[in-house]
Amino acid sequence: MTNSTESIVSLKGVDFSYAPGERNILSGLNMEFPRGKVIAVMGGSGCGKTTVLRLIGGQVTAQQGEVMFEGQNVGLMNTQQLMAARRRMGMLFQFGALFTDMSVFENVAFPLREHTKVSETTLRDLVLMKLNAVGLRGARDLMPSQISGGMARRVALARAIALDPPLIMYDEPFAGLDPISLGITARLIKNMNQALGATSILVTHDIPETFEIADYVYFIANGTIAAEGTPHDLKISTDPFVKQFVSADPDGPVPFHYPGKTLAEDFGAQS
Ligand SMILES: Nc1ncnc2c1ncn2[C@@H]1O[C@H](COP(=O)(O)OP(=O)(O)OP(=O)(O)O)[C@@H](O)[C@H]1O
Repeated sequence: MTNSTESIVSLKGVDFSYAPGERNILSGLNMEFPRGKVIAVMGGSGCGKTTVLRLIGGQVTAQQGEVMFEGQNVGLMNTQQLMAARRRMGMLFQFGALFTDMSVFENVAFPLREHTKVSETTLRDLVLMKLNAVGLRGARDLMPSQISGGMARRVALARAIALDPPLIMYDEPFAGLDPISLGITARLIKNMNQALGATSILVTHDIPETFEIADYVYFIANGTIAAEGTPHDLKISTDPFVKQFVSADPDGPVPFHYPGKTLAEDFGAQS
């Protein structure tokens, strides 16, 4: 995807490894996240999808290249700038845990109490508006132990958008959800993005739901972009890598077997 001036986030020539001298998790990675879009980051387990979110959030820093957020280099921000930038990023991490000792209402109120000085009346209105957006205004007084996993995910979403962030990052938002909750969550992510005029980055393995709501998809393999395009482009792609991913096929360029001895060596006839 091009047009970096329209992007809220862009990665340019990013090299990253978790420890000096270790293999690069990401090498020469270029990605654009245009404003207003839902962009999915997909790829095999351990390919570095979550690491991309950590680079954007400034939890880790690239050894080479630039990670830009709203025109500023995240890797060069001081602590104060980073804190300010993070307030503009809603993050919903894997199994986005709620505070178990707080009601649904207080969970959503938490970031507002932490980062703003709004009056209790305004706070109440803001929280109820966010809960209304995820269909859970009526559940405000329940405790996390009293709601289902799908509802908890929606509360976590309401909390992630409490400060109206222009960027929302989701790490495996569908993990562990039943098919109905999964469909509801997917539609909610799309609708939220539109209602807030935000940009959403989605790290996920769920092809059907993601292709339903994403405007653009990146596939990462071997530390770089192996394929990219709109869901439509990718569905009709003849690239063996894309076809293997889209059809969840165990046979293809991404091997099912971890490299090791051949079958014959392990089970072969012994003399
Ligand atoms: N804190 C860390 N220190 C060292 N290595 C790490 C660390 N976090 C992740 N890794 C390694 O970096 C690689 C990329 O991890 P990452 O979590 O970004 O992958 P992923 O694509 O999100 O995986 P999954 O889909 O399984 O969640 C993996 O090989 C992982 O083992």
